[in-house]
Amino acid sequence: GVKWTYSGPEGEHHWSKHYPFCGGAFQSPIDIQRDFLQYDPNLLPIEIQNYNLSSSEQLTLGNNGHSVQLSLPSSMYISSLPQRYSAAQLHFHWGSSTLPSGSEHTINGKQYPAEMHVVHFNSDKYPNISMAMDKSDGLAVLGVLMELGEFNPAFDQFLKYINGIKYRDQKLQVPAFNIRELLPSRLDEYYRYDGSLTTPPCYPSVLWTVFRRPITISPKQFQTLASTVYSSHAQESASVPLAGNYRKPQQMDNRVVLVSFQE
Ligand SMILES: NS(=O)(=O)c1c(F)c(F)c(S(=O)(=O)CCO)c(N[C@H]2CCCc3ccccc32)c1F
Ligand SMILES: [Zn+2]
Repeated sequence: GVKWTYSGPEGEHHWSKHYPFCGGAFQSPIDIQRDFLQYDPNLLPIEIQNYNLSSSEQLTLGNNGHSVQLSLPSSMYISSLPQRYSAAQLHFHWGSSTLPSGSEHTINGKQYPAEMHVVHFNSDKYPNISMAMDKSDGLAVLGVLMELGEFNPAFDQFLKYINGIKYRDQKLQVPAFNIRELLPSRLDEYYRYDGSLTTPPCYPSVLWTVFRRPITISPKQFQTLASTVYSSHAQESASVPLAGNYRKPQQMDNRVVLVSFQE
């Protein structure tokens, strides 16, 4: 597809020139504001299956120039939605080492240092994510806000290999681990709304679940994530740091944010 970035002449305000959905409705991320929340007692706790991967399995850790991503087996899935949503990959959005503020979703205007997305596709209806990603019931993404605090051992299970994917299109195999440990303790408290991919092509195909509770990573872990990877290829003379890879909050367009908990 056409090149896009998070700043400059190919930045988010220009995406809609080549990716029309980016200028459309039902876009993500959003600012989750307490005044627009609607409690929904029918929102079931998120139930996931087979997230506890065996270390004998391997996952592909990659730098795709827009994010650091970890491939996930489709044996992992969300079982609490009307149809099965199987895992495809997880990736991150973060700020920079000088400005540790880079989450995509914000809560009452508060932006967190980083955010993790676990991307799933509707495997009951579609054979793979490519066929699912432009369908209104195609994707379900779990969003986890990330705060600076305690060291996160699960996060380190792949962070310790990040020097091997410093440059765009570099990838390597890492031992799998329990992906459940990357999620917050409470999977019953979350925000829910209909939105989109937060990168081009911005298809409005995502059922968003943003957990109420952030996870923590240590300042050093954040620094490693924010200062190790580049969006440029290894052989390019000008190295472009990969940082600030977050889209700004989008218009609500009469959407309601459902919430599974009461204050
Ligand atoms: N924030 S977000 O909307 O969740 C989100 C990203 F921000 C993001 F950068 C990616 S990407 O890393 O693939 C780079 C550009 O698409 C994705 N990819 C998804 C959707 C697109 C197709 C595809 C194919 C296989 C696996 C994952 C995906 C993404 F869904
Ligand atoms: Zn994302």
